[in-house]
Amino acid sequence: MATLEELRGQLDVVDDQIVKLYEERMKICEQVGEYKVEAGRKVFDRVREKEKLQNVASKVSSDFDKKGIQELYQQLMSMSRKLQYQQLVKAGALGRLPFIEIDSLGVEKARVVFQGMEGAYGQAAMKTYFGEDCNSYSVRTFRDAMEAIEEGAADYAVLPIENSTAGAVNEVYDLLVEFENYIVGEVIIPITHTLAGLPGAQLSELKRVYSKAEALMQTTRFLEEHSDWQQISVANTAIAAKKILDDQDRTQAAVCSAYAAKVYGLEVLEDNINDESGNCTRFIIVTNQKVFLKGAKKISICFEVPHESGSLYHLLSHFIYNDLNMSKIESRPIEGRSWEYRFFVDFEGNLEEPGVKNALRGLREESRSLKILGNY
Ligand SMILES: C=C(O[C@@H]1C=C(C(=O)O)C=C[C@H]1O)C(=O)O
Repeated sequence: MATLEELRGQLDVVDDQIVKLYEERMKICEQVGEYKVEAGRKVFDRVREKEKLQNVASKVSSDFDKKGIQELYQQLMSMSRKLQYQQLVKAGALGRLPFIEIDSLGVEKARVVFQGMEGAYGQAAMKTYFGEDCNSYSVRTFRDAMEAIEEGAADYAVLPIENSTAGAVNEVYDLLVEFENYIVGEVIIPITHTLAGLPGAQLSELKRVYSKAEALMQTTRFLEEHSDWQQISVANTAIAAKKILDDQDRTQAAVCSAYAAKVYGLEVLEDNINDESGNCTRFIIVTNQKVFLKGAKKISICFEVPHESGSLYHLLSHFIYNDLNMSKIESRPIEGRSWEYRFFVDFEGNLEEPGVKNALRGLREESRSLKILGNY
């Protein structure tokens, strides 16, 4: 029997041949890339790759090897595509209308819309980003805010996208796909909920609490101590506070900010009732222009993946290969297509960087409906 050393010697000989052949294959792929740049052809040819996988599998005998050679070829062809995307990007073949780099958002003259009403957390986020005295107005729903931007009634909308305790604001994710609006900024603000009631109201007399569904979720622990209270969800925390004022019913209270309580003349019956201290919400700034600020360092995109095993894995390989750091991934069901999903990915980078361009080129070809939601 051969010694381990001898066997390793044999492997080295075979590997030298594989490495040489790999280089040879990639050189041919480079020529294919040149042809595609010239001819304006897409890099990814799904049919050709499928045939190739069947063909190589038919040339080995055991099932184990069939699976192995297919995995190997998937990787080889994936590297081949990545090389070709680089060639296309170098040749400036980016496709689609580009985003335009700008120096500033011109926030001084901007008209800004937020969802909710006076006292809403969205208003606090807006003031943090655009300043205390910005020219603003409010609308009832997230959709109304998106429409205002699309129509040009407002220059920017401020919308919540994610809370550190309750997670994603699903509706806003879906609206980002539906509307041709883009993210140009973000702001994170602390969310400290209080329980607010009519002046002089006692905890012991309460029967109902009103708030936004997310706020009720973020204060579950406190509310569970009062399980006899009926929880009613309304569009936002400021609406809840206003309702308490309007109804003049001492058995009702709202989960809202201390700011909203003050705006509507309520008394804080219990301060800071969050389950988690450090609860905060990330708001995005949205506009209808395809622009990004100079020096922007985060990109949000979304795409659909074909319903095949390994498809998400292969799409994410574009981030790894181009050294891009993914900071978030989220999925949402696709309307009308049960059990199929759209993925939302945030990653660090600027649209001007070559690695970002390469990755986007690959994702555009290999996923369905890639949309760049913004660079900010
Ligand atoms: C090399 C090509 O480009 C891509 C890579 C392939 C490969 O490496 O074999 C096959 C099909 C294409 O998706 C080609 O079109 O032939």
